[in-house]
Amino acid sequence: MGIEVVVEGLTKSFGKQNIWQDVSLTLPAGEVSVMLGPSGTGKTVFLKSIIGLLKPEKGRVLINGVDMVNSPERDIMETRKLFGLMFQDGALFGSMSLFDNIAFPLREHTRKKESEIRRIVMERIDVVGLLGAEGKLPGEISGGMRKRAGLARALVLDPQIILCDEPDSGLDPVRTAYLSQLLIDLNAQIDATMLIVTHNLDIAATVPDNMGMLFCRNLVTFGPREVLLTSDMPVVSQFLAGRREGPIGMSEEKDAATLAAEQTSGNGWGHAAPRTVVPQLEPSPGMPVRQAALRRRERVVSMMGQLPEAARTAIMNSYTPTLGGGRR
Ligand SMILES: Nc1ncnc2c1ncn2[C@@H]1O[C@H](COP(=O)(O)OP(=O)(O)OP(=O)(O)O)[C@@H](O)[C@H]1O
Repeated sequence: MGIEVVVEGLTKSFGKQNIWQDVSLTLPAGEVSVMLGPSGTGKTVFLKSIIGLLKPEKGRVLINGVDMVNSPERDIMETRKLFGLMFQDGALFGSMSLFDNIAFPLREHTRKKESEIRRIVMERIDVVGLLGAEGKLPGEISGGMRKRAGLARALVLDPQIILCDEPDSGLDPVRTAYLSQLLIDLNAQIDATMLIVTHNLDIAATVPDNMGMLFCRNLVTFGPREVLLTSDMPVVSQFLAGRREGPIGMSEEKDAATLAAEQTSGNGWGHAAPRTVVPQLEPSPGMPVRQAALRRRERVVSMMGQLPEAARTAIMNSYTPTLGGGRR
């Protein structure tokens, strides 16, 4: 099973530029979480801080008792082996075949024999649906295939925590739908803790167990998906509706005068109609039962009393087959 990631009071700045402050959240073991946020709010910086590549000046990131911010570098390096990373562009080596790209972490970080490496690589290539393409160079395949190759590479070291940075960037809506299903199937198969950074509202609405949003140097919210999906906070409603009206501007924050004008004009933020929470994706037929969904159900039901009413209703509907169509 994946490992819980506990983030406590994390603050990161570059020089005088504060990126975010006092971010606290827990990624529940084995569950899928999504972090949303307008461009430039520091989502990638957050991923890099979790894995210890960037050093926040305050706070802790606890994984199996190791603090990825303050522990000795040797412990951080060791804990990093638990991670699988999928970067925005697939980050593949252009001169290597897909097979060699995917085999790279095994050749670099293990002493496995070539026959064992071949077995693992071909297994992962099969999981992401790339059988037959293993001999191709990254330049000879589509962007969607490159993403899947990046995901296969993230999986070869049997990660217990997977971080995906905008896995959908550059994909068409159909490929994005396939990718969403792949992420859920993968979670059912390997039960790893997953954190996905994305702007894609379809992925956000259908894939995660939990969702959060960064805006204006703060974590606006983090919790069960239904909390964000039913939230009436202006910044959340605006982001989910993809509207211009609201606190998010072209350069992230609007100036006070524009905000005030919007709120008093006919273009005011108003109250959006209550959103319908679409059911979360289920694993494809033939996949194992997603253990994280079972654990998550117990966890969320135990915290119902602390959740807003709209989120409670959405959760109850999703767990009542006749009402919400949920099957778990
Ligand atoms: N190594 C660095 N040194 C200085 N500033 C940095 C560094 N890395 C990121 N930043 C700054 O941190 C801010 C947040 O960047 P980040 O890439 O995390 O945003 P993001 O939310 O992932 O954006 P997008 O959705 O557009 O990918 C940006 O202003 C960026 O310029």
